[in-house]
Formats: sequence, C-alpha cells, structure tokens
Amino acid sequence: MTVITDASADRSSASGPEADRTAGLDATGARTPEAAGVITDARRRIDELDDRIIGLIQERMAVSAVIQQARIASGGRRVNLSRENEILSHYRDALGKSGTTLAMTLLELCRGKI
Ligand SMILES: O=C(O)C(=O)C[C@]1(C(=O)O)C=C[C@@H](O)C=C1
Repeated sequence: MTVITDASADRSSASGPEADRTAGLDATGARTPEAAGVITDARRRIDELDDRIIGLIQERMAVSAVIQQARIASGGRRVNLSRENEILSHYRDALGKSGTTLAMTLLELCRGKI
C-alpha cells in the first residue's frame, strides 16, 4: 500500500491539479492509489444504480398517472390519502424516518403538491 508522506502532503499548500497530484489527492479524496481505485469502482456502481432508480421513479410516475387519470375520469379526486398513508408506512417500515421523507418526495413527484 502506498502511503502519502508528510513531505508530499506539505506540497498541497499549492493549488490546482498538479498540486493535488503531488499531494496524492484526486477527485475521490483518497490518500492512496488503492483507496482511489476502490472508490472509483464503487462510484461507477452507484452511478449505475442511480440511473436504474431514476428509471424506476419515472416508471412509477407513469403508472401513478394512469391511476389518477382513471379516478379523475370516473369523477373521483386526484389524491387518495388512505393509499398514501399505506405507502408512507411501507417506506417507514423499510427505511425508517427518512423513508417517510423519501416516500413524500416520491408522492409529490407522482401527483404534484397538495
Ligand atoms: O394509488 C393511487 O390511488 C394513486 O393515485 C397513486 C398514488 C401514488 O403515486 O402512489 C398517487 C396519488 C394518490 O394520492 C395515492 C397514491
């Protein structure tokens, strides 16, 4: 494992990419090439997961729109609060308090602000 020495870290007082390189810093914030490799690989996986999550959210929005349109066309309301409470509980049970926040954001994306 390569460890960045104090002597090289001291050069980080300069600025710019060259200073970062000589200080052993890169966009990952790692202090060793090994750690930088782990972080770069893991970030690639996160980017792929985020793309899939975004795609799933877009799919959810489309399905939600079908439900809302059917309900409104039948004379009902856009929003169904008892169903929303089920969804909020589902996310809270799975992810905790922040899960509720996430579900609220998803619902807002799907049916707009209420
Ligand atoms: O399940 C419904 O009845 C929907 O309209 C879908 C949905 C949702 O996106 O999950 C959207 C609006 C409602 O207030 C409740 C839930």
